[in-house]
Amino acid sequence: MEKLMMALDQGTTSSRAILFNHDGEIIEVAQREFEQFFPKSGWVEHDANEIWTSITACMAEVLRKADIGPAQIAGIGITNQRETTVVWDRHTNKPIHKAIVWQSRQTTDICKSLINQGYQDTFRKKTGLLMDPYFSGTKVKWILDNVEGAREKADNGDLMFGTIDSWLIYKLTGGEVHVTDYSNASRTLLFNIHDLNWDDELLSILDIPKSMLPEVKSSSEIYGTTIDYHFFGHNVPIAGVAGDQHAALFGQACFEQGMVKNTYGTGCFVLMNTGEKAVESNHGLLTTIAWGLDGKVEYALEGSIFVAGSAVQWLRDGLRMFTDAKQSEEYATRVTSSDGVYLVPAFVGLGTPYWDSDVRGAMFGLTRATKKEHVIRATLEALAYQTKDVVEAMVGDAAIPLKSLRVDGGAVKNNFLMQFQSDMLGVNVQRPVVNETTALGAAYLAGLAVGFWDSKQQIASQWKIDQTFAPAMQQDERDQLYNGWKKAVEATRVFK
Ligand SMILES: Nc1ncnc2c1ncn2[C@@H]1O[C@H](COP(=O)(O)OP(=O)(O)O)[C@@H](O)[C@H]1O
Ligand SMILES: O=P(O)(O)OC[C@H](O)CO
Repeated sequence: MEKLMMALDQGTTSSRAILFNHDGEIIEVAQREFEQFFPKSGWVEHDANEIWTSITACMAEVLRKADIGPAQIAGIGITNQRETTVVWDRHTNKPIHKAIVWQSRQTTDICKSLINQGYQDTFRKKTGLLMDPYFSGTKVKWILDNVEGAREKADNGDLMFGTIDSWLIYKLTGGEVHVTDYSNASRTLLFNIHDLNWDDELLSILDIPKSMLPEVKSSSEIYGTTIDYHFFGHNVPIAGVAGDQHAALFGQACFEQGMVKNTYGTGCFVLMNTGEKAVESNHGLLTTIAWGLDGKVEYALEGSIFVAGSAVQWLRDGLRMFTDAKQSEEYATRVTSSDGVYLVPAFVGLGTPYWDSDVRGAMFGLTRATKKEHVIRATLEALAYQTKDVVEAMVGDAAIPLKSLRVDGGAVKNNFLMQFQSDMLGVNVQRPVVNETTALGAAYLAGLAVGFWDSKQQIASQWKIDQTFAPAMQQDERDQLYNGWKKAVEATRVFK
């Protein structure tokens, strides 16, 4: 009976369970979408219970589709949308509020007040992050300040906080285990990424009791086992955890210092492995823990682009320019250039390197000759320009030149985008055979802990290229196009 690893990939819009074999190949996938709640402008929430039931449904479905029993699962790896915050009652095991999602801007005022009180630098130095509503810390504070009775319960030690990984492990183990891993902890704004502890000073500034916090563990070890009734009578080890972008870096086998991956999904997340060195950024990048493994942590520099594939969705659903995201390639290649059109998709502000949450999207260079094809092409090009902005910042901070870019995520099927990305960066863009690198990374981390795989070297040898895109653009054309983008971003930022 061939054993398999199961990865649970709990993302922003859907949950997935994926089975992998020894060669790191996908055997079967099950996926469930769940509801997005937008209670006020800029707020985004999820129902943590619905997330939990979507995951259990996927676990059952993937076994059924693969026609295998739970005894064939050697271990479970979990990877998750990061920063999204759940607070639950330790006695009832029920969330006391909806999960506040990473995209949600509902703690903008808390962040502004902390910046005004001069705390920005304290948080940045200790956590590697910026004072932005994106991260978990101010979301926890918001729940304690706004949910009736929450503060008192928290002070009495009755509440628990977790990112989605913690919540799922807690549920899968029947409330036995309250843990997270270094990568997820490093996104909370509460964790000191240098001394690897929850930070008392930061907790006190945000007024969050330490008793709420999960224990922080490595990204690859056995945290507990599933209880019988959540896994069809089997106690399967939960053996790997990492935030989704960190798991993707691992699944892309970016194990050497200077290796970079970009995931093109709803947003784009570019991560560079910086090894055992926590590189401080001067260009608006985040310093984050890549993973904890083999008794040590490794760090990464991260650039977060909030709108990428969702701009393509906007063309599809908002402007109704096509019915399927993949048609964007066909339209973009019907013209030979975007003819001077630039789209700056700052629909929810701009992330790295600008961190400008008040700016909104804009389009430039329109003429009477502008066609839908130009707009579509300009939108795809914007994904590549935003990535170039991040990569330039990264190379500057890490003082390591970019050798190549490993890519994954839904939009990398778009060959036009991949070629333009390579042209813009002037390096090879490498698309691997297995595009589900996030789930694969979680499976690898769990598989290392249960002996399913032996080493990072073995994992690296399993990484295979589907297609390499080599730069074919002259430097002066590259410069001219990119300068136009820079001007468009500058002009967009003036208009707010
Ligand atoms: N062929 C394509 N060209 C451009 N964008 C695409 C294409 N296929 C999918 N996308 C975009 O990729 C995104 C989906 O990717 P996915 O990795 O599943 O995202 P997430 O994990 O963030 O939900 C969508 O925003 C969609 O618009
Ligand atoms: O769920 P995704 O793939 O959109 O990723 C979300 C990120 O982890 C947010 O930081």
